[in-house]
Amino acid sequence: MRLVFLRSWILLHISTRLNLTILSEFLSKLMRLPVSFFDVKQFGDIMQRIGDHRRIESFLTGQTLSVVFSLFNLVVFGFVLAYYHLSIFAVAVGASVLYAVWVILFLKQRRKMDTKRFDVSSANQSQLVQLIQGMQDIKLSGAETSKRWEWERTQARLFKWSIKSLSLSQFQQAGALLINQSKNIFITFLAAKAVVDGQLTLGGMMSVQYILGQFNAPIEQMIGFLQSWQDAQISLERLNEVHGLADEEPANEIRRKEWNNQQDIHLTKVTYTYPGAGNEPVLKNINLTIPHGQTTAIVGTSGSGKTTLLKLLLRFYEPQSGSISLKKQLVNPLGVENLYLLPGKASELNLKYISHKAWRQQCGVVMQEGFIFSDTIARNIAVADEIIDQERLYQAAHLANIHEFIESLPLGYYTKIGAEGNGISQGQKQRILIARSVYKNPQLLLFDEATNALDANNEAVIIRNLEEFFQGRTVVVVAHRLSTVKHADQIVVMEKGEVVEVGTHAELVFAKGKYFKLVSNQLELAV
Ligand SMILES: Nc1ncnc2c1ncn2[C@@H]1O[C@H](COP(=O)(O)OP(=O)(O)OP(=O)(O)O)[C@@H](O)[C@H]1O
Repeated sequence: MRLVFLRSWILLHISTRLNLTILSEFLSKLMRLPVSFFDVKQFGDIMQRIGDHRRIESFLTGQTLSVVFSLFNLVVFGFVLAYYHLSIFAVAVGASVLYAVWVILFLKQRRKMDTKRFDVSSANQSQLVQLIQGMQDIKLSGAETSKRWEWERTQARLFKWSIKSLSLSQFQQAGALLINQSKNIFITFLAAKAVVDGQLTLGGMMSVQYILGQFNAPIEQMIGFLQSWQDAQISLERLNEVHGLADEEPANEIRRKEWNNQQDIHLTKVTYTYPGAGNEPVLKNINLTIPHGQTTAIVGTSGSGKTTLLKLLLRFYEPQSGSISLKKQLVNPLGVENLYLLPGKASELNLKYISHKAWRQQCGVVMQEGFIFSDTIARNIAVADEIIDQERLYQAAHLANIHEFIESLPLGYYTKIGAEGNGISQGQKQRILIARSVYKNPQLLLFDEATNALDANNEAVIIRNLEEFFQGRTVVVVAHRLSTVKHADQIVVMEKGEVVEVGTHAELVFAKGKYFKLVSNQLELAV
């Protein structure tokens, strides 16, 4: 009894450690993968892979130890059986080999079934998450019934898979039973014949029957081990599929962690197409200079590639052709435009030689789909800091014009928001995201429609506050509102993945081109 207690403790320790190691490795790998991985992999797929690791754990903790005992038992009983009667021993061994071969024959089919189960289960998991996350829109569209049916159809597929899997295992079991029972009958016959022939005593025959019973148990266990080994192997392969993917920053490539960040960003002939057959390039041959210490606004119709351009600057994706690099502009007393240290290559640093992590540390970002963690407001602003710098926190909140709102809450900065806390409005969310980007104190700021949910008053205050903060930093804003765009040092107009105009507000209005049209139609002309 005491031994069983001890065994449970040891197993708990081993399995917890194993889980931690496998999962922590997996999570660490996920965090090293490029963002594009998460564009294609569904939530359910990743969750299913994580859940699957339990099979590795159960194999290692449950099976390996007992199979050693089984093997020991098998050898001992084998010897005893051989001692009693050699041909009975030979039949027992022969039948056991046949049994094992029979089971091995099914392994390929089992693997196929498991792959199917994985696909259906991960689709099921993704669907369930979507159902819960999209509940508001399901209700708004009156799609409750159709979504439930969709879910039920997946359940039907799961059921179909379960039936197939059960049939397969029962067919295998029936075969195994046939082999086993035939063996038992044949051995009983052999033993009885040996007794009649005087080769074995009646007591000997009883012993043989008993030993045979004992002989079967370890064989069953070994077969169980084989199947569990296959499950673990499949799960390991699934985890390894992810482990085998290339890291965003391969360990064997040394990337720069420091660089001169007083440089302009140059995009030269940048082309980008989202992966997938038949996709059109989203960015086509972009040539653009984003001057250091100045504000560049990007405008353009919906779907023209503005967000993609920001994502390329953030190195979420790498351009398929062309380059993004840092170049230093010379102090230019003669006023010659675009005078760069030439021959350019010497002073040019392609972003691909800079560490992704180090680069992003220098970027303060507000994306359209910015995420609010289920945590306190303070932790949502200072996401990466274990110890929060209070002064910077207040400063960031002031700049984003959200300090007063936070202070009005009973727990102030320590109020929980996100999924498990208080709901916040879109405008408050955007202001928290702005505060987050400011708290980082970055060199490069990238705002994608960062103020579109704010009222004019709030927006005006924030833009005024930010103007000072922007001094000496490189800023890129994607915006639709004229109020945000007008004062930018440079306005870039995009259309269908191409840069069609670049200039200041006055220049572009004067040119009466695409920008002027956009301003007249979309940007609430207020000139
Ligand atoms: N992950 C993705 N996979 C495939 N195509 C994508 C992906 N993200 C965006 N696209 C496509 O790329 C094009 C440009 O999208 P992008 O988000 O860059 O446009 P945008 O100018 O920022 O638009 P908006 O102003 O509406 O935000 C769109 O046609 C879109 O369908």
